[in-house]
Amino acid sequence: MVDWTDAERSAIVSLWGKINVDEIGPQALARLLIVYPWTQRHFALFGNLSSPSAIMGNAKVSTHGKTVMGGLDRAVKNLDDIKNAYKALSVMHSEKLHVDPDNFRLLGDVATVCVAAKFGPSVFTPDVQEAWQKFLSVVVSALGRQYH
Ligand code: HEM
Repeated sequence: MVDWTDAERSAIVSLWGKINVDEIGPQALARLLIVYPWTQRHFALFGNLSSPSAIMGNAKVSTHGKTVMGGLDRAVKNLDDIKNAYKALSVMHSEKLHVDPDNFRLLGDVATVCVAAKFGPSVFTPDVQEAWQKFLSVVVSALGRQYH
């Protein structure tokens, strides 16, 4: 069970309310595939991933980026039980997709870069970053729980 302060809860909910999943999701997944190219192995069916511009222009990357980022909504809505909220997704990523759980952290990190670049220092203050990264580390841990 994770303890959240009221300030952390409101920082997460407020930042999430500003994030456009359809904008940040595609950016974050494209950045993951560019910066950490070994993650491309899971997306062999997505077509052309041969260069940064191909990745950024790939409609399947974009659509899946929205799906993955949209998946964070479930955690924001279940801050007190993120572990259970992600049980099925954790099983799926482990047993069916075989995604190395360290990649969850990498996706969280690139999403943070995208959010920081989008909102800048007036919105993405150190306090907000602290709450956001705590949130992501709980998400990453919950997604990794069904691995054994
Ligand atoms: C914050 C981390 C992540 C979240 C919240 C997340 C969420 C999701 C969601 C909601 C789906 C769709 C589930 C469904 O169709 O029922 C999905 C599918 C998938 N995810 Fe993740 N994911 C994360 C990280 C990753 C990472 C790091 C990778 C690989 C490097 C990955 C690879 C995949 C693949 C290959 C699929 C299936 C794609 C398809 O066949 O359509 N995910 N993920």
